[in-house]
Amino acid sequence: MSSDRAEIFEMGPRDGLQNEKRLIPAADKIRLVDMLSRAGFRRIEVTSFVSPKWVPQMADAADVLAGISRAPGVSYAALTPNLKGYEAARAARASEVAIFASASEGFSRANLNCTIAESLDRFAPVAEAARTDGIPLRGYVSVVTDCPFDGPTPPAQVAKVAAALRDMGCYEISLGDTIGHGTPDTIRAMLEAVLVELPAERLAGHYHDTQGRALENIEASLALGLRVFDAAVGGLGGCPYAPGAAGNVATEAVAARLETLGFDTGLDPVVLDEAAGFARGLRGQAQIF
Ligand SMILES: CC(C)(COP(=O)([O-])OP(=O)([O-])OC[C@H]1O[C@@H](n2cnc3c(N)ncnc32)[C@H](O)[C@@H]1OP(=O)([O-])[O-])[C@@H](O)C(=O)NCCC(=O)NCCSC(=O)C[C@@](C)(O)CC(=O)[O-]
Repeated sequence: MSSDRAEIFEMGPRDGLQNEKRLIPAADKIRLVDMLSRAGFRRIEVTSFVSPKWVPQMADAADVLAGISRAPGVSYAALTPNLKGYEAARAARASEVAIFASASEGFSRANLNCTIAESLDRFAPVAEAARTDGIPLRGYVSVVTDCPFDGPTPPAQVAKVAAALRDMGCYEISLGDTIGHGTPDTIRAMLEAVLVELPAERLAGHYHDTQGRALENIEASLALGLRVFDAAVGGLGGCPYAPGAAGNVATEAVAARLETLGFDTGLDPVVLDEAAGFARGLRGQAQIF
């Protein structure tokens, strides 16, 4: 049994809540982030600075970042699709920012209203500004195995976009199975292509659980050396621009599986449970209204 360390990058407040129909009060989001800080996460994606017309739920991004209690050593992340978003994130003191590209043209158009090449052009000044400001930059590649618009994604295309994000200075690339259609075989084929461009230490798995295979996909990724996985407490979420996408894999399920496999996540299971209950309650309310 291994006693390696594995990290969960908590996505609940952003990826988890962005898709909720009811506008969740900023105070509840702040309470959730504060619980997550107490649970022992080193990195929490708090919000996104995107167009409020596209994702109304994240319109309170600055209020949420202003309201949280920042624990020492915890990085509070925000998504930034363009320079406007980056400048707002910097003003709100996001600890790190993330740019997010797609491996397919169909999803790029749906999520960012532009081609992959145009999105990379928009990210370049964000990357440059982050470098100048000393703000760590993370990158996402979405639809790494399957796209709801274009069908199966060629692994080489994922590797190409991941390499472009690496070249812009992303310290880590998170590989998103946005609609949760990946299988251990398709995840492995995708990772083998990306690993030609980047070492496993610079990759993270971001798997949605639509078909209940996220934990198997994490195990396949562990076997190829990945040690960082994105997950959302309470299994919250889905992407508003990926029809049929269910939530991120639930953090508490990933933590339990990692512990069973002998990996230390550094998380407090009692506080994590409390946060998962609170998160599920937010979703429950969202379904009522
Ligand atoms: C990229 C745009 C803005 C292009 O959207 P657009 O409509 O093409 O852009 P625009 O430049 O024409 O701007 C439209 C309006 O939005 C404003 N605007 C423009 N930018 C910003 C900004 N940063 N912050 C606030 N406002 C902004 C801009 O000022 C303008 O306002 P108006 O003049 O009409 O009043 C839009 O497509 C967008 O916001 N997309 C984000 C969609 C999104 O957040 N999706 C979910 C996150 S990605 C995800 O979940 C996947 C991931 C990361 O988890 C991994 C995985 O699972 O695969």
